[in-house]
Amino acid sequence: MGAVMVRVESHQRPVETRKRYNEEDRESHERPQEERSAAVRQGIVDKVETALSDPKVKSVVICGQNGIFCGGADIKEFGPKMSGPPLIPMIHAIEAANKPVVAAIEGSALGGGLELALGCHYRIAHSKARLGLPEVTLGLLPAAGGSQRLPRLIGVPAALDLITTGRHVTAAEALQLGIVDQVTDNNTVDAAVKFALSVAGQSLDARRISTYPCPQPSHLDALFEEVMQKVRQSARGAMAPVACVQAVRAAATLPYTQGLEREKELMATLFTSGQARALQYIFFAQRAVGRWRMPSGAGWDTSKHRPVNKAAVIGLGTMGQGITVALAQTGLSVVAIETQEKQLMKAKQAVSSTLERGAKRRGVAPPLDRISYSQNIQAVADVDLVIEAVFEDMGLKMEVFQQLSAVCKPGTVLCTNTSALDMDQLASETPNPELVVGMHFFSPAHVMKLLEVVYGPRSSPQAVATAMQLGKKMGKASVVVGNCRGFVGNRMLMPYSEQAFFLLEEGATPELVDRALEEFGFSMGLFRMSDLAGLDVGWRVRKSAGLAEPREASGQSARIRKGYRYSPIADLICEQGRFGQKTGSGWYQYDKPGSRVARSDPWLHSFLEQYRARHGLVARSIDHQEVLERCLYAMINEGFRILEDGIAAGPEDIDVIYVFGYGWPRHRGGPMFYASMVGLAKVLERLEHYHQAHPDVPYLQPCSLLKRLVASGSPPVHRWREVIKKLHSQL
Ligand SMILES: CC(C)(COP(=O)(O)OP(=O)(O)OC[C@H]1O[C@@H](n2cnc3c(N)ncnc32)[C@H](O)[C@@H]1OP(=O)(O)O)[C@@H](O)C(=O)NCCC(=O)NCCSC(=O)C[C@@H](O)CCCCCCCCCCCCC(=O)O
Repeated sequence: MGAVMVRVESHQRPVETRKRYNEEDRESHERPQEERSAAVRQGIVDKVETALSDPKVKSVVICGQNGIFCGGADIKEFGPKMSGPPLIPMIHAIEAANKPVVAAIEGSALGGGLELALGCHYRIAHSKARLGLPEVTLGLLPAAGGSQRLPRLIGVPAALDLITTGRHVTAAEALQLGIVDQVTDNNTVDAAVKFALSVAGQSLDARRISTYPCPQPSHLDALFEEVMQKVRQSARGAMAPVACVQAVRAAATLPYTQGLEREKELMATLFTSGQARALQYIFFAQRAVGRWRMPSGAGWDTSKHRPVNKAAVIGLGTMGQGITVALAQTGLSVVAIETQEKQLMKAKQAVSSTLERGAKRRGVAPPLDRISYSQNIQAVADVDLVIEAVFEDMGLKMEVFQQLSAVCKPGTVLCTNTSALDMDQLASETPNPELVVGMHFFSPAHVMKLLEVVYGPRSSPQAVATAMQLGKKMGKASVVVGNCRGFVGNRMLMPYSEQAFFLLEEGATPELVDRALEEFGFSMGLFRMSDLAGLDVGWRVRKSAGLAEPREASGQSARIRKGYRYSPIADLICEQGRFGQKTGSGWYQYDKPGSRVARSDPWLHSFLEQYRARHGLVARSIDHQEVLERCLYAMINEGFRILEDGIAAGPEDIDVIYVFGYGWPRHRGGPMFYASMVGLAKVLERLEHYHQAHPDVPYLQPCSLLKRLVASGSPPVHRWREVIKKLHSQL
């Protein structure tokens, strides 16, 4: 016997391979996941020990199962009482071995998986493998020696990049960085065995990474200071990236064992923080939303999607252009329709240059020839799916849907990208309403990760499955939601922005509100975000809802509409032609139209003063806490209503929508998770308090699901579905 193989049996088993277990596998997978992970570690410890003490064994190869080396530690098992052998001594024992241990890396070597490989003396990777230390994305740091070994192996700057971003690298980049010793296109285990035998008997002194001195870059202090500043700026209050920098600094400045102690201390702080819980919740929530279900009971596991090879986009404004780019980048043939010739030419140019820029970045050819442009809707006759992205006007959309029904081949799925209109009304324009769903993209559609897939009462599970499958193929975080005004994301935005406008009336400034939200962790405060998106969008929505009418027209007080408090401030700003960045002014002023740097605007401040004076309002001092409570709790309250109405199936759906589409800070886990961390009783109490102070604001009236959850002892977020189910069964 020459080399012995030790298999790492991963807990991250792809769904499709689950059915293919042999009996022995099935038995081990019937154990709880936590126990399985402990058993995996125990297996490695035992097998390595046996191999090392067997004189016939000359070398050891560690490989994974089912084409995956190891995706890292099982985060569900983390806790003060972890069973099975701990990871760090296991890796040390491997590194200390007196026979060469080679990691054969196929699929993924991530987190603890890569840390295990770094404990081996050599690493051979398949060319398609991906490697990385993504712990930071889970609110953690590589705490099985990864933060100490990687800088010793590849240097401080490269290690800082990988550890603070958590980005995965290809095998080719890993080879270039020096993480792996060899890359193969052939059978990785065979290559590793051959390699392991070729180095048998050689000295391992120079192969134990923990014994390497950490390469010292010049100006070490300045480098860390610069990286720390950059990380703090982009982290927006997230602790893990900062701790990652501190851990790498320990590697650069302390002996290995002391660095390891520091790594442990930092991990303990992160581990007990709410941020790690929030980030891990979002990790699982992102996967949970893929297991969608409609009220009929049909869902991801019972509904087969239609194949989509060719798709069409109708309307090539900004949104249509982004969708066209995203579809072409996914590898689909795209028919792009725009009736206005000038706009078609403009869009073609914009789409081509976006595709060229993206292809250049990725070092591939731009998929320009996948797109055919036309002014004639007849060109969509043979497509499998259409995404309508024309101007947000019901009449126009209805006309397009009538035309599509006449032109498309039978079975074509018809999707609308409307952000607020009733998609069921559109469905009623077609002879096959079961084929109609909403695909609500977020701008820019080729960049933003979120997709709301909207079903109406007549949408078939197959149409929903088709849109979800396409979203998955496009790399989107796709969430199935019911049909209502604004769906989930925009519906929750209404109370959020309403409160922000009320706060301006009461004495706040856009700067104060934005600062509070940005310190909370939003990438942009509400007012800066509105300036970016364009204030005319919301104005149009308010007008179509009959809200943004001039006071004289209704004859009512300007601050009351439909019997409730209303702030016309945003409408008045729009009446001045201030639509945000695109016009050079909005809630802030900009150097010129299209400029992105928001500056405080004295005109706006004096406008607010005059407005308050005109309406007899006395400005009072407003603190950040009130901004957060009023804006966020009003939004959360609407989230509970959405759950109550069955528009979203669970809190995870809402949270994924907010994290991936609305800049909600990921380390706070989404609005519903945040509510559970604050405490539902506290959220309820504050809403009651604010509703008492503002009885004419229905969004502040606590909804019955929130009250019911509090009455049932404020269960953790993963148990809310039980309460919601009970509520629905009683309705
Ligand atoms: C691996 C993937 C790339 C696979 O992708 P794929 O698309 O194929 O599949 P899915 O993503 O759908 O996943 C399939 C399935 O698996 C589940 N899953 C995936 N990853 C994990 C995981 N890490 N843990 C648990 N479960 C996982 C997923 O949910 C799916 O399940 P489902 O039921 O939905 O089908 C991809 O999955 C991926 O990228 N995964 C994440 C990779 C990752 O982030 N890895 C890092 C993990 S963290 C880590 O490794 C930490 C290490 O540094 C070790 C640290 C040592 C710790 C020591 C203990 C410290 C405690 C000290 C605290 C003391 C404090 C005190 O005193 O209290």
